[in-house]
Amino acid sequence: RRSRSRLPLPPGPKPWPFIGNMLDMPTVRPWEKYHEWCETYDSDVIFLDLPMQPTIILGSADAALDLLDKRSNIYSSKSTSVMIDLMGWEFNLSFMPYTNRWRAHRRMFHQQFYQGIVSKYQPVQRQQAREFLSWALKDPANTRKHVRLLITSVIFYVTYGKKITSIDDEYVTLAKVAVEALSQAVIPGACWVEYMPILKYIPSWVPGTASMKLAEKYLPYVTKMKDQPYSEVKAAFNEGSATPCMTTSLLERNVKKYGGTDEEAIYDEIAKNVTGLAYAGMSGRTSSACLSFLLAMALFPEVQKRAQAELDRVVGPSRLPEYEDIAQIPYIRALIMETMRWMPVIPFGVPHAVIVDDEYKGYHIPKGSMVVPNAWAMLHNPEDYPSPEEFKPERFLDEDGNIDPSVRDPTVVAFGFGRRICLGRHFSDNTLSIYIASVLHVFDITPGVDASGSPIKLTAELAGGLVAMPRDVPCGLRPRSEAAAKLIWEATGEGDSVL
Ligand code: HEM
Repeated sequence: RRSRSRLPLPPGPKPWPFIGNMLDMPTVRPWEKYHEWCETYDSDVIFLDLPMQPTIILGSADAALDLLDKRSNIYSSKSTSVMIDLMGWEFNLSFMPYTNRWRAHRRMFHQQFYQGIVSKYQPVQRQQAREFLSWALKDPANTRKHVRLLITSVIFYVTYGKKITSIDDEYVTLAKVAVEALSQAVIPGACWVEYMPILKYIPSWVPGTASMKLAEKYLPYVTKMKDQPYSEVKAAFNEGSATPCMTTSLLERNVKKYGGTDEEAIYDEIAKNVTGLAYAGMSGRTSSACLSFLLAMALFPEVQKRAQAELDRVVGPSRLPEYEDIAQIPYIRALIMETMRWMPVIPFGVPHAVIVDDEYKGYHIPKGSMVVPNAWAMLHNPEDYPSPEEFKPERFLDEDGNIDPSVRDPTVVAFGFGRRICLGRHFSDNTLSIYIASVLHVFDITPGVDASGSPIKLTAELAGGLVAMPRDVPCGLRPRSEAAAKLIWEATGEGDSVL
């Protein structure tokens, strides 16, 4: 595929005949290689020649905002993906091209998650954060599992009105398994079937068709995760016995607006997709941020001490934090911002696609290019964030201890760009903030000890695909005092009155 423009393509590694840069594509921590290319070619726009899929890497926040935000009229599409379709994830609106189907899904999702409405979910988020405290108090060795249970139980209750109380619940496993495979499959260059769609017609038992086997294995999980909880609530709704929740409000709305028309089935399908995506598709993202926070606290104890001092000052020892308290503590806000920056949950963004030929910085950007914003590089740019490997919430505060608007807010990058910006950011922020404030208020977070009693050595390493997680997570959560432990027990006794 040669460019017909007179302008040069952006620089990048030299392609081979026929296969282009296919062999150059990194699949482990790809964001590091993307950054290395930007340094090698001294450019924040890199071109990769991949069969059927020209690819552009954006290495700076300015370039990403120039294209994906300011030119969002042409940069808001997504490339079609054979793997996403084969795995049954075609209902995931993050990967839908810029079409009316995407618009209808986005509109319905937005109606349930816009900034003005998400406060109605706060009682569930607050209560589940408190449940988390009791799980961590009883069993500090399994923080990773408790975080997964916390995040899944919050969204599952909000979406389907059902309480999940155990990590062994089928719906926790379904969400985890269905998302895991997607995260790996969408790394650019990870699945050759994207560049040679003919591979999808080769049976999966033929050696070399690993991605097809992956798709075959995960399709049933994805389908069940989307269909089963929705069908259960719909059946209860029809019998008049469903607990009010997002699904019932969508069902009511659809019956009222489209009941008896041809559109009823279409909107029923969209409601199923939206609830399935909210429940499973997105839960790993907030979990990742919750885990990074714990790791940062264990590695940077001075930050932990300062945040605890702020909580002691505003909340005091006799109760747990409320949302109103958090709004009064800029240091906690800065700590959340630093969590989103230090270990970006989606390190290479969710790639966009450009729908027409374009020009940027004197380079030709071919129509149809996949555009990958390297969020990790943007959030670790030392010009914006000096000593980027250090966890320093203070970087976001001015001399008076308030949020300094002159420092680039990392959420501008971490939640994506333009017309495709994350729809769950306000909801996720509410989960994260009450969790962070509650954990810090009652626990000292330390790395923990291994079986022989020696302190565990933690490293700040991010691993994974589209959604990345810290490789190490601390397991040394100790109550700060007897009074703190008592607060936890008292708070969890009230659980059933909220859920
Ligand atoms: C820390 C948590 C989260 C992070 C870092 C995050 C980040 C992102 C990013 C980077 C995108 C891609 C935007 C783009 O294409 O430029 C995205 C899209 C999206 N996110 Fe989130 N997200 C988080 C949590 C959530 C949650 C909890 C939900 C829902 C409950 C959610 C719903 C969505 C949806 C529906 C999209 C697709 C938007 C579209 O393509 O139109 N996200 N998110």
